[in-house]
Amino acid sequence: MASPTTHLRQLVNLISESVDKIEQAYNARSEPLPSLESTDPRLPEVAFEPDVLKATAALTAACTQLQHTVQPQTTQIFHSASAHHLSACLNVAIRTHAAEALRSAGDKGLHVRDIAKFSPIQPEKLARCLRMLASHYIFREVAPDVFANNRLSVQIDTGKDAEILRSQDLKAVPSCAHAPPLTFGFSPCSTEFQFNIAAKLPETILDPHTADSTSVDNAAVTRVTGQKLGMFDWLMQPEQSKYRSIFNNAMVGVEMYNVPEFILHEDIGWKNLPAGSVVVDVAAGVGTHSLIVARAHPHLRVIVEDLPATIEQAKDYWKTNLPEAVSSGRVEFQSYDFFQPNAVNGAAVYFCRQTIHNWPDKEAVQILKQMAEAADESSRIVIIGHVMLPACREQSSSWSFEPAPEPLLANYGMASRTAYVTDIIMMGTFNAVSSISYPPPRANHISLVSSNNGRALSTPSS
Ligand SMILES: C[S@@+](CC[C@H](N)C(=O)[O-])C[C@H]1O[C@@H](n2cnc3c(N)ncnc32)[C@H](O)[C@@H]1O
Repeated sequence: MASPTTHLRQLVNLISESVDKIEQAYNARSEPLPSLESTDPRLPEVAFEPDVLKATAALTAACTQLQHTVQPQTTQIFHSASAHHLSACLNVAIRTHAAEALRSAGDKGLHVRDIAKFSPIQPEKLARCLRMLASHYIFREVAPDVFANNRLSVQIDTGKDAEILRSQDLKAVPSCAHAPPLTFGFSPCSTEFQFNIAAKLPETILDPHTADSTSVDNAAVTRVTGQKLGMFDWLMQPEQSKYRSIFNNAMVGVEMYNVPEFILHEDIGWKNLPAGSVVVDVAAGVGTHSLIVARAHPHLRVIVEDLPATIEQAKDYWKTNLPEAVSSGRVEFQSYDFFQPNAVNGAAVYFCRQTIHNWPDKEAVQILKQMAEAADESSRIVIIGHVMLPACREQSSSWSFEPAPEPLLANYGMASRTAYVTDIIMMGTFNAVSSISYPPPRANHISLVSSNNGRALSTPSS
């Protein structure tokens, strides 16, 4: 085992090598290097080049590992134990429309008095929340009590006017058709609904009545909703249309965790499918991903399948975002319960993204079986989700992931946080497991596509 000094130096070297690689790639594309002060919400294409993604993952993992190694452990554990306060402050920023209020102020920012006027909050309390966020690199405090947007805070800007948001008080429920900037979608869901579910998770998995349960109606979410219903049965109730919109927008928003257009990866083989081939998006949500496929490959037909209430939102989403496909009939919408036989047999592709992880294994296998039964000899089933890798070097799965360089955790630690957070969200919300490591039932061609940290797209070796 390397000495502590060597470890520290190895981490520093990894940081330095990663910065070199990132700098070279950005310079080669004449792109300015990332800056915390930038308020451009988009990332340049170079950020998604495989070498840059890998260097960014190594950099992130090395920086956090170095910090956790050196900073006093009492401080570190206090910070981990109180992480929910950061989420609470982010929720305050969202509900006070702070990012929108600051949009036109530019670098000089606004005094907190002028930010606070879009909600009933007291300026002093808002200043404390924004300062907490600014100390975590979300917003900038450019002078005492004067805040400006930055690289992170623009991600919670809906693009709407703060004055309008104040009068509507509808920020959390933008319609799916007029989807907010992709990046916004997940934050309200995470800082409110998921926040409450997380608070109920420990008591749920320690309660002898629910500890051994794998049933959706025993998940922690039921202690938040007060109804013994699985999350989707609860969401589909007419009186939950507000949360259904929040949820569907969150699904649009999780796109931000992917490499853009990840779904178009050439290994999936969209362009080689014959003209008129049918692609079924099973449990599509509003069909964010099949829409990207339909837009890039006009020779394909798409069938969007989901529960009835979501299908109605999907129609609006497509009418707004790809009207040509709707008017030409290239996209069809079908209400469908994926525990029942699929009405579309022999489609070229059945794809199912971030959905299998919503269900305990028994139900997950039923969903996969229905797809396999609808498929014919030439169909292909594409499942997209996170692959959960152990943090140690010894790997138990058949997935061929290259481990992170020593002395990093093999799974890149904090750089892979999205996958592990998603797993815990699945536990609390669905009593499910965010993993596609179990073998699916027999079907002709099954691809399991990993969306881990955007680093890899691979299929298991078996
Ligand atoms: C986590 S979302 C994923 C949505 C979409 N695939 C995506 O990647 O954005 C899971 C979807 O499963 C749908 N769903 C839940 N139960 C279903 C059922 N029994 N039959 C069909 N769809 C269902 C939900 O309405 C929701 O849209």
